Amino acid sequence: MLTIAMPKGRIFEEAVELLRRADYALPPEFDESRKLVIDVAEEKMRFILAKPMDVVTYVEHGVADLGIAGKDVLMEEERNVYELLDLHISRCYLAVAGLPGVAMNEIAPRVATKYPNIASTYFREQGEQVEIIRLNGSIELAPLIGLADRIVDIVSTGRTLKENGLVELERIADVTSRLIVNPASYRLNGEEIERLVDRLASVIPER
Ligand SMILES: Nc1ncnc2c1ncn2[C@@H]1O[C@H](COP(=O)(O)OP(=O)(O)OP(=O)(O)O)[C@@H](O)[C@H]1O
Ligand SMILES: O=P(O)(O)OC[C@H]1O[C@H](OP(=O)(O)OP(=O)(O)O)[C@H](O)[C@@H]1O
Repeated sequence: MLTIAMPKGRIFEEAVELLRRADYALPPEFDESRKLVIDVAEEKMRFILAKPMDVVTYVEHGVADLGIAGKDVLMEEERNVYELLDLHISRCYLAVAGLPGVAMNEIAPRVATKYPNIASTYFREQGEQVEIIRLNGSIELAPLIGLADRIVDIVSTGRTLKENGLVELERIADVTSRLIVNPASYRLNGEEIERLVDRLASVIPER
């Protein structure tokens, strides 16, 4: 039996669709219930539903064999998990944005983000010393009310930036969701996991 940690939220639907396309018989509970543990006996699989940022934690600790996580989450924290497959779902990218024509404050430049490690590495590599301000959401608000000069955040359609009068300044990295595995579980259940990887790989959307 394999345990898979699924991210609740926007990746979930696409991940469920991908699994179904790979012929995994996922019951209607995946569409409507609030259950956090769903056993699919006929597939010998158990699914646990976690916050996207927590999926890696469940897999790293081995309580889930596999998980689905955004590349952004994997980049932000170095964790002891292997990345097995790019699922090419939930495509977006990480970018630096700010108000048009507004330069970084020269004395105390501040960057607001949900990704403090990615942001500090990026600005360090650019040779810029900035203060990172960690927020949990609505990152685009920060430059509008003077909390920061720049943000580092996810962009997908660009609508949130546009509707808040912000512009994208630099693109940091492309993001899609990945299948991850606990290293010990991979050693132990390699064949079973490879079968799942093959089935998923055959139905991954166009790159
Ligand atoms: N606008 C977007 N379009 C496409 N994919 C996105 C978008 N925003 C985030 N993602 C991807 O989906 C993942 C999960 O995002 P989601 O918004 O569901 O959860 P979260 O922001 O981590 O958590 P929560 O909003 O529940 O606190 C992100 O880690 C990223 O890989
Ligand atoms: O380019 P867009 O298509 O507009 O998408 C980008 C927005 O989506 C995410 O926010 P989310 O909806 O997860 O809300 P949050 O601010 O609470 O994280 C991200 O943080 C951006 O704000």
